[in-house]
Amino acid sequence: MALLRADNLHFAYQSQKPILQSVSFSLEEGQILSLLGPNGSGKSTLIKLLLGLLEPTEGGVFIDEQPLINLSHQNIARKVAYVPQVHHLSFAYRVIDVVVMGRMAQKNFFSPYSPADYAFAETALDSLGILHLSDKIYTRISGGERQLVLIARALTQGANVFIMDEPVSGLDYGNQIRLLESIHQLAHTGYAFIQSTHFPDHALWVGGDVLALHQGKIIYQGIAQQAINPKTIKTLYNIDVEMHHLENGNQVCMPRLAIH
Ligand SMILES: Nc1ncnc2c1ncn2[C@@H]1O[C@H](COP(=O)(O)OP(=O)(O)OP(=O)(O)O)[C@@H](O)[C@H]1O
Repeated sequence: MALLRADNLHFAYQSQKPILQSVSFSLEEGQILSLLGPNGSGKSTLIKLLLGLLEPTEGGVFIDEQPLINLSHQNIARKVAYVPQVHHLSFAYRVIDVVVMGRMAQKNFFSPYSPADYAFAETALDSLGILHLSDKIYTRISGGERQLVLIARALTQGANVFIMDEPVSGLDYGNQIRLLESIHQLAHTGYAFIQSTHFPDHALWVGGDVLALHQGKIIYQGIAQQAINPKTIKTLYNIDVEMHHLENGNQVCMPRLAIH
């Protein structure tokens, strides 16, 4: 059974031109789906539809085969977690206090966090190898560490589908790679991911599938190793690339630079 399914989604803001047309896909346990597409192709809009923040003009989103429109925000949060880009909280919370906020999805609004909630938060931090940050102040840790803390908060939420809008943006090269590795490892334990990205190589590195959007329509859908090819990249970004096959079986996408 699909954890998350989009069925023939169409969307337009107010009465404007269509932004998304006939978008369908399903996301299974352990699957990573990378959304690729140029600026304005509809990636963020699709993410908002998947989170129930916008309603499709046609078609529907299903979580565990239940229509999303029939679910409360809390019930959606128990299944699907949105991991925002690294942001700055105004208050100097400890990392553990940021992570335990994920338990809100499982509680009545006014009940305080219990020792069991804190245990959930510690387990999530531990699974990402950042338990040592527990007592640090969130605003004083690095961007890469903050992004991992936000993933830990999503784990604490109890969701098994994570949706991330350009998760590596703002991270340095090392933290980008470490974050992609964390996504890859969590997918191996059964979590499913949707990430939008501006980097075709990132879709290749995490593996899984690609959904390529161009002017609101899917132009290619399939496994990353096949989806990312010179033709798709040319259609999406009007850039010529060549694919290089590495000895370990991986591929990299190299632009044909006009400078030498
Ligand atoms: N609130 C809004 N009202 C009207 N039009 C909008 C609104 N938000 C986005 N759009 C338009 O919808 C289209 C798709 O935008 P969207 O943000 O989904 O694209 P995107 O692929 O996420 O872009 P980017 O890569 O630049 O973040 C764009 O033409 C954009 O101008």
